[in-house]
Amino acid sequence: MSAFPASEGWSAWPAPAKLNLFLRITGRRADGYHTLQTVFRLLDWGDVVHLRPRRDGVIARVGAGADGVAEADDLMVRAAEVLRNETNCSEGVDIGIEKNIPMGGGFGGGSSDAATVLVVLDRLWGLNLGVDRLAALGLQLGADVPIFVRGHNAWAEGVGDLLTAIDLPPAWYAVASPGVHATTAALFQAHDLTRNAAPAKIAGFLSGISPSGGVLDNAFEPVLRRREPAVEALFTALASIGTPRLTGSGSGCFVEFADRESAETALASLPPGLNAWLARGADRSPLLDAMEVFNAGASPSG
Ligand SMILES: C[C@](O)(CO)[C@H](O)COP(=O)(O)OP(=O)(O)OC[C@H]1O[C@@H](n2ccc(N)nc2=O)[C@H](O)[C@@H]1O
Ligand SMILES: Nc1ncnc2c1ncn2[C@@H]1O[C@H](COP(=O)(O)OP(=O)(O)OP(=O)(O)O)[C@@H](O)[C@H]1O
Repeated sequence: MSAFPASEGWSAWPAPAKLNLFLRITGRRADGYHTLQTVFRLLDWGDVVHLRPRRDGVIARVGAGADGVAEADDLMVRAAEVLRNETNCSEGVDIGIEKNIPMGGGFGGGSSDAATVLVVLDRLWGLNLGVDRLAALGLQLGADVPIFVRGHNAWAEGVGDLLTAIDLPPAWYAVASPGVHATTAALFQAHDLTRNAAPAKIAGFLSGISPSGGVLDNAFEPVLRRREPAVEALFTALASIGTPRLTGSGSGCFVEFADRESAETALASLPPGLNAWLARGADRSPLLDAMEVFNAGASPSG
C-alpha cells in the first residue's frame, strides 16, 4: 500500500527529470552567476511528489525526504513557504516524496520537486498566480526551477532563466549515473572551466548541428572527467553504444537514440553492474498532463 494513500487525502504528482542536451558558458556576471546556453529536454521519468492540504497553516514534510536533506532545507518545503509568503495565505500542506532521481546528478531532481509543489499548490490552495509569477518565484529557489514550472522543452539563455519553448524530435535515452555527487556551485568555480564560449545560435541547434561534432557540447564534461575517475570510466563504458554526453553540471550521463528498441538493445549490451536505465524524452512535462486531468475534474490517485 502507498505510504500516502488517497483514502487519507493524499494526491500524487509527477516531478520529471531533465537532460541538458548541450551546455556552454558564455560569460560571468558581476554577481558571480554565469551566463549560459543550453537546451532542456524533459523526461517521462522522475520523482513522485505527494501532497495533502491542511487547514491549520502548517507546512510539514511527511516520511523520509531526499537522503540527507533536512526538512527546513528541502526545496519542496521552501517552495510551499515561498508561495505562502508571497500571497499571505494561511493554508498548510503535508508533503511526501518518492525519490527516484539521483541527487547531484544534473537531472534537476530537487528543482523539479520544488516546481511541482509550486504548480500544484497554486491550484490546491486556490491562488491562481499563473505560470509567469510561479516561474519568477521558482527562480528564487534555483536556476532550474522555471523550466519545470513552465513544462516545455526549451532553449535557455541568460543564467538559464530566459526560456524559448521548442519542439524536439521523439527520442529515447540510455541514462546513467556514476554515483558521484557533483556540486553545482563548486563546478561553476572550477579554474579549468571554459566560460568564454562563443554564443551558439538557436537555429544552428534546431537544424541539427551535432553535439558529437564538438560544436554543442557540455562545458562541465572535461572538468568532471578530469576530476572524477568514475565519470571518466562511465564515459568509456557508454562510448561502446554511442556518443555519451553529460547533463547539467553532472555527474549523470546519457546517450540518445531515435527509438525505444535501439535504446533497449544498447542498454542490454552494457557491462553488468553499470547503473544505467531507459528513459523516454517527453514532448512536454508529465506534470502539465496531470494538471490537465485534475482540472478536468479527476484527481490523480494517491
Ligand atoms: C547547471 C544547471 O543545472 C543547468 O541546467 C543549472 O544552471 C544549475 O541550476 P541549479 O542547480 O538550480 O543551481 P542554483 O541552485 O541556482 O545555483 C547553484 C550555484 O551555481 C552557480 N551558478 C548557477 C547557475 C548559473 N547560471 N551560474 C552560476 O554560477 C552559483 O554559484 C549558484 O550559487
Ligand atoms: N527535494 C529535494 N530533492 C533533492 N535534493 C534536494 C531537495 N531539496 C533540497 N535539495 C538539495 O539540492 C541539492 C541538489 O540536488 P538535485 O537533485 O537537484 O541536483 P542536480 O540534479 O545536480 O541539480 P541541477 O541539475 O539542478 O544542478 C541536493 O544535494 C540537496 O542538498
